[in-house]
Amino acid sequence: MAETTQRKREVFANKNELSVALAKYTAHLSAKFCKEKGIFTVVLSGCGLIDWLGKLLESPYKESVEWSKWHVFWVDERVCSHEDQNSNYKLAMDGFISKVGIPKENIYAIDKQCAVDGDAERCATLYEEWLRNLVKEKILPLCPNGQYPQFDLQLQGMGPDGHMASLFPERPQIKVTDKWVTHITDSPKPPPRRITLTLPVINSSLYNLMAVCDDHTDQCARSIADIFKNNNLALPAAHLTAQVEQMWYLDKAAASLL
Ligand SMILES: O=C(O)[C@H](O)[C@@H](O)[C@H](O)[C@H](O)COP(=O)(O)O
Repeated sequence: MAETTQRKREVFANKNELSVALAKYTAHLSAKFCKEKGIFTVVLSGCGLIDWLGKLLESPYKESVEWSKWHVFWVDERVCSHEDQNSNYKLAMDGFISKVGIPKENIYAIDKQCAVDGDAERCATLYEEWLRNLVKEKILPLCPNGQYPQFDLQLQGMGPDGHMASLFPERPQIKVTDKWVTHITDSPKPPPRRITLTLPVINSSLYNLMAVCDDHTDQCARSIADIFKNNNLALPAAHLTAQVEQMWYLDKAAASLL
C-alpha cells in the first residue's frame, strides 16, 4: 500500500454538521473493518473531538455499531491520574466510552500508577511495550514496512498553533522515528507532561481524520491556511499522511482563510 500525502477536506457549516459527518465516517469504517477482520482499532485524541463524537451515541449508531469489536487507544495522553480532569482517558470515558459497550479489556489507557507518579518517560515506554504485545497477539498488525503498528482509524484534533497529538511546533518530538511512543515534559499547552504516538506511527494508520473547529479567534483558520496553501512543515499537523485516506473535516470558521 502506498503512502498517500493527498489532503482531502470537507467543510461544514457548523460543529453540529461536522459531528453528523464524523459519526457517519466512523460508523462506516467500523462496519467495514468489523466485517473484514472482526475488530476495529480506533485511536482518539482529547479535547473537542470527544464532544464532536457525540452523534455516535445517538440512533442509528448507538444500536448498530459493533462496539464489542472496538479497541480504543490514545494518540496522546496527559500524564496525570485517570481521575484527573486533565486526563484524555477520563474525558473519553465520561463523554463517550462509558455510554457504549466497548469491553473494558479493549481500552488501552496509559499505566495507572505511572501516570499518578508523573513519570512521563516510563509511561511512554510502557505504552509502547503494550502496543508491541498487541502486535504479538495479532490485535495490531505492523504496517507493510514492518516497523510501526497500524491502526484502522485515527481521529484527532489540531491545536491553534498547528500541533497534533502532543507533537508541538519547535519541539524535538516531531523528529522521533526510533520509537513508537515518546514523551514531553515541557508541553507549551498545559499540562506539561504528556506522552504521544510518534509521527511515523500516526502516519501508518490506514485512515487519519483530522477534525478542526475554530473558536473564532482565527488562530486555527490561520494554521489551516498555512498547511493547505503553503504546506508549512513548521506546523506538525502539516506532516499528517495516511496509508489509505487522510481526511480533514473543517467547520466554516476553520476554513475561512482558504
Ligand atoms: O491532549 C491534548 O491536548 C489533545 O489530545 C490535543 O492534541 C488536541 O487534540 C488538540 O490540542 C486539539 O484541541 P482542540 O480540539 O481543543 O482544538
